[in-house]
Amino acid sequence: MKIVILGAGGMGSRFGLMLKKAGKDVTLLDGWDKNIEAIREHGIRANYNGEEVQVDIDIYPIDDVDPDLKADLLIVFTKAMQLEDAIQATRSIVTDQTKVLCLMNGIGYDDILRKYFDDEQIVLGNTMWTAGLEGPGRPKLFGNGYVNLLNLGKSEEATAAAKDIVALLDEVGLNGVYEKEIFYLIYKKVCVNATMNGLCTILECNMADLGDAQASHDLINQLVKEVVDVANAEGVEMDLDEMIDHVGECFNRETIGGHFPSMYQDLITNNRLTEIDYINGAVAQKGEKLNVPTPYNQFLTSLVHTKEQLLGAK
Ligand SMILES: NC(=O)C1=CN([C@@H]2O[C@H](COP(=O)(O)OP(=O)(O)OC[C@H]3O[C@@H](n4cnc5c(N)ncnc54)[C@H](OP(=O)(O)O)[C@@H]3O)[C@@H](O)[C@H]2O)C=CC1
Ligand SMILES: CC(C)(CO)C(=O)C(=O)O
Repeated sequence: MKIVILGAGGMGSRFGLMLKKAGKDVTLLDGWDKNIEAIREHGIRANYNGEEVQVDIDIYPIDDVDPDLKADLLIVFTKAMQLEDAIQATRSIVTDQTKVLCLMNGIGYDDILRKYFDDEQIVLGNTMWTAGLEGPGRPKLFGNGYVNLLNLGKSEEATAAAKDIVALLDEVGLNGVYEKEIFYLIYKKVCVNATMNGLCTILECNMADLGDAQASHDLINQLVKEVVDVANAEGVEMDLDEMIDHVGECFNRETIGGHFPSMYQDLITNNRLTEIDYINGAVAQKGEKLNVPTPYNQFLTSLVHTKEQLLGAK
């Protein structure tokens, strides 16, 4: 199976490294020149749970892909705002048989992907794996995680293909889980990102430290309640206590608590714009349409945009 990963940042590098280390046929596509140069020169060099791990892996610039490259499985791991341009620039690698797996944070990828692919090709999900970049070609990967996913297509073939992806992820240690309710799954991860990402970015802390600060729990609970209210108003049944417990998994220092969420890495580490409009901003927008109040999500969206402007993020 030819696996192509679109976006070789922290997460693309994690998935690329774990798949390649297990002997899979993987090619990366990326838009960051220094990252491409570094990976071409010495492969991915990762700090992998404290050990130096190196894998050689093919990588092409998104705007100069090998014309013979065709993907059986395309995993998209760009930032939300780069996704459409990246898909358009790499159309040549997609055939009718290509399955597209999207595990990116936020809401609305079903609508974006449906512009370019049939439902039968699309597999949506989310992941509790984490990643960071210490420099071009140098991901820092620690802790454990899993991938939840489900095919959008209704056919038996689409289901079988999604289950094959679960088996592939299991085989390489990425822990795949086949889920039953796609929008439940998406909102479940939004509960994590709508709390951890924006709050750790504004407060400049990791997830375990945020959890240790007792005063943060009321804020977290209010943000989660709004996500759950919006989901329920959309007909997606969510239980508030279950979601608060799920978000609490992030505080565990033994697993992922030491992680600085990807939004922190974007704005605080790299002075780049964030995905806030696809997370809290998207919850607030849906709330407005459904007549569900979302003041905490609106406030956090405005705070993060204000911080982006104060820092001159690009
Ligand atoms: N990091 C995490 O722990 C997790 C992230 N996610 C989600 O996965 C998706 C991908 O995130 P992630 O891997 O963190 O993204 P990264 O920021 O690490 O990489 C995404 C892209 O940004 C560009 N880029 C990254 N760093 C730099 C830099 N310093 N300078 C210039 N360009 C850079 C590269 O492409 P280009 O040059 O084309 O911009 C890269 O492909 C997002 O939707 C995120 O929310 C989900 C779960 C966990
Ligand atoms: C919060 C976390 C780590 C959950 O996996 C995440 O999705 C991110 O860093 O963006």
